[in-house]
Amino acid sequence: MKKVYLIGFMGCGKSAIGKRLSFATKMPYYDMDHEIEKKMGMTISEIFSTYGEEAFREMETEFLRTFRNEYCIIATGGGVPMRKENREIMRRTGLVFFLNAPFRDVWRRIATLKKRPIVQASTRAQLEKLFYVRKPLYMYSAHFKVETEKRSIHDITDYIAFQINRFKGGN
Ligand SMILES: Nc1ncnc2c1ncn2[C@@H]1O[C@H](COP(=O)(O)OP(=O)(O)O)[C@@H](O)[C@H]1O
Ligand SMILES: O=C(O)C1=C[C@@H](OP(=O)(O)O)[C@@H](O)[C@H](O)C1
Ligand SMILES: [Mg+2]
Repeated sequence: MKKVYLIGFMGCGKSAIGKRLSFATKMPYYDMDHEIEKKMGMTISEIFSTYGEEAFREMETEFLRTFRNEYCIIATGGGVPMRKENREIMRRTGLVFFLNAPFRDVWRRIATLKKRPIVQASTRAQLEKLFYVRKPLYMYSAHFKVETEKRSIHDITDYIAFQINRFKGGN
């Protein structure tokens, strides 16, 4: 086990939990969106509007293919598990945790923020549909499904840290 990947729909808490998990486990933390923004010198929204979604998806796969080989925590973007190659890379190179949250929770968290181009371009109904299209692929990609409903970020972080330490100990 080298890497820990957090996957799940926009707003399920990947970035917030990844950051805290890094303190709890003393593993370095990377946010894929942030790494891609840094490399491109543009925000995710600018990348979408300049190059289109498909080019952004290619950048995500390129990140997974080439990112350095070290023990670390990676908060993925919500669309990453949609590609077979991405799923294979994550499962081969790390432990994959799916943060499961009900649609109403993620909607409440993402509806008003402007930084997610897919949210900006979609209605609530369209996002809900996307949520249910993606869910089986999150399930399929994950080694662990983590229930987040009615749980604090602190609680969820503790649970994942516990699972990581179990694996570290055993490998
Ligand atoms: N379990 C939770 N309880 C309360 N707030 C949460 C929880 N998970 C995430 N949040 C909040 O929801 C917002 C979106 O979380 P974020 O980590 O950016 O999601 P993601 O990276 O999965 O899109 C953040 O403000 C975060 O603090
Ligand atoms: O679900 C998606 O397709 C996306 C999720 C975003 O990341 P978060 O899941 O961290 O919001 C970001 O990668 C981009 O806006 C596209
Ligand atoms: Mg995020």
